Order: sequence, then structure tokens, then C-alpha cells
Amino acid sequence: MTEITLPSPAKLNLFLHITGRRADGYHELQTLFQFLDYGDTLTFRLRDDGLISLQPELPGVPNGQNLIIRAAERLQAATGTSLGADITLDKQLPMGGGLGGGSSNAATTLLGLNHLWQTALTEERLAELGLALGADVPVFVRGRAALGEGVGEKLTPATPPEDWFVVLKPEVEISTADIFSNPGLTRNTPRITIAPAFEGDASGYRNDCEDVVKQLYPEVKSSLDWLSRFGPARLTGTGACIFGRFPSEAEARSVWAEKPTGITGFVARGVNRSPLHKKLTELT
Ligand SMILES: C[C@@](CO)(OP(=O)(O)O)[C@H](O)COP(=O)(O)OP(=O)(O)OC[C@H]1O[C@@H](n2ccc(N)nc2=O)[C@H](O)[C@@H]1O
Ligand SMILES: Nc1ncnc2c1ncn2[C@@H]1O[C@H](COP(=O)(O)OP(=O)(O)O)[C@@H](O)[C@H]1O
Repeated sequence: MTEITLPSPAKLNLFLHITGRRADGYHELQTLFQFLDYGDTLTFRLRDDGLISLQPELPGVPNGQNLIIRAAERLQAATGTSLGADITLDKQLPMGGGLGGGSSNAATTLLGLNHLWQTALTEERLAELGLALGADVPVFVRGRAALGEGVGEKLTPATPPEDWFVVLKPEVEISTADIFSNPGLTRNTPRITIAPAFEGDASGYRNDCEDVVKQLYPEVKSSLDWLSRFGPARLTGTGACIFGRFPSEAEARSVWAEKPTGITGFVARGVNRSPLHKKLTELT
């Protein structure tokens, strides 16, 4: 095999509780991750000269800082392979939206190149390499919906309902670091036991970043107010994307059809197995 094309799906944080703060300033979380059957696509073409190239360059992200290149270089360093790759990215996910697109791209690169280069690292080792690139990378490497604890890297598989979602992207850029450093952030939500997350209904939980984000960004508040008219709606990650949950595709699409003009987003299904892992299994 000299070329593979793989999905790089989005994630939602169905809830996100901040339960404390570590000595290094990072926040301890409890969060329920689920994948969407919607995202970016990456194509990897084998090179035998060790070079890594990426096209197209993302606006505002020089290739040297792109998580795709950084993941590929980490895999080269960890395995000592002499192989390289030409990588093409079809970007669909909004950047910095709380959908984990960059982390997902890093995970797809680690799994995709491990396959193409036949470097045979275990999923556990790939998740370790990924964690050094971002707290959200391990869940994408593992490919199972999960309760994430620690900074999101301690994962316990979970099976939330595979509902349909309307995802909206208010036109604001939100920095994760800014939200986590806000003095008004709730940082003492009591830890929940794992059992409710297994049962999968996240409706009794919340996103602890939501109040701060709504105060700072009225566009997010107005989108949440609008979407909440149709059912439960919530922020994912530190935003800016929000999601509404619906039991059927038809209901999700009818709400989507009524969205105010000028707001972007998409309709997608929540899935407990990553589309990336599904595709990789088909290849082997
Ligand atoms: C909040 C979450 C939830 O899934 O998602 P996103 O909104 O990014 O998608 C993640 O935990 C985000 O993880 P990640 O995107 O890897 O964050 P990083 O770039 O490592 O962190 C940016 C900055 O946010 C702060 N930070 C991040 C994670 C965390 N658990 N505590 C923190 O205090 C730190 O100041 C850090 O320097
Ligand atoms: N391949 C990539 N795709 C998206 N963003 C990337 C990528 N590589 C680096 N980044 C940087 O990571 C930041 C966070 O991106 P992303 O993971 O999409 O959002 P979030 O963490 O909010 O879910 C971007 O704003 C961008 O600067």
C-alpha cells in the first residue's frame, strides 16, 4: 500500500465539569467525549526519502506548527523509520471551535502513518505520543466514546445514545487558555461517579465553561438561546461551537432549516466508535 485516505472526525464534549486545578495550573476535568460522523479527511502518500510535506497550509498555522506535521515527526523520532509522506488535508471543521479538529488531525496522522509505514506501535504508545501534542489527542487515538478524567487523558469507555446533533459555529474566536484563566470560572464541581456516564444520558450535566463564554461572547449566548428553544443545547469544549441534541435526523434537519441567516454549522450523528477506526478496520 502506498496511499491511504482516512477520516479525521470531530468530537463533542457532551458535558464538561471542572473538578479542580493541578499544581501546574492545568485544570482537572470530567468530560464525556463522543465522536461525530463528520470531520476532515487526510490523505497520506508514501515517500521513501523521509521528507514530510503538507498541503494546503492552514491560514494562521505555519506548517511547522501544524499538529499533522508535529505528529508525523514524533512518530518518525519514536520509530526511527526512514520513510516520509506527502499529506493532503481537506479541512471541514472550524478551527478553535471546541470540536477538536487539530487533535483529531494529529491522531489520524499517528494511526495513518503507523499503518502506512508499518511501524507497528501499539495504540497505547500512540496515545502517549499524542498526549504530548494535546490533551484531546488520546481519545481520538483510542477511538471510543469515553469519560475523560485528569486533563482528559484518563479514559473510561462509555456508551451515550447515538443521537443527532445540530452544531452551530458563532463567528467568534475563543482561546482555550483565556477561558481557563478566567477568574469567574467554576472550578469546584463535585466529582461524579462513573456509573451515570455509562448510562449515557448527559442531560443532567453541564459545561462549566459555558457561563464565562456566554458573558464574554454575546454571539454564543444568543445562539444558545435560539437553539435551546428546540431542545437541550450546550457548548462543546471551551467553544465557540454549540450543539443541540435530537433523537432523529429528521428533527435535527428541520431545526437546521430554521437557523438564522449568517450562522454556519452542520448536522451530524453522534457515534461511539470513531469513523477513523471503522475505516482502518476495513483496510486490514
Ligand atoms: C477544553 C478541551 C476539552 O475537550 O477542549 P477544546 O475546547 O480545546 O476542544 C480540552 O481539554 C483542551 O485541551 P487542549 O486543546 O489540548 O488544550 P491545550 O492546548 O493543551 O491548552 C491550552 C491552555 O489551556 C489551559 N488548560 C488546558 C486544558 C486543561 N485541562 N486545563 C487548562 O488549564 C492551559 O493554560 C493551556 O496552556
Ligand atoms: N491541523 C490542525 N487543524 C486545526 N488547528 C490546528 C492544526 N494544527 C494546529 N492547529 C492549531 O490548533 C488550534 C486549535 O484547533 P482545534 O483543535 O481545531 O480547536 P479546538 O481545540 O478548539 O477544538 C487552532 O486554532 C490552530 O492554531
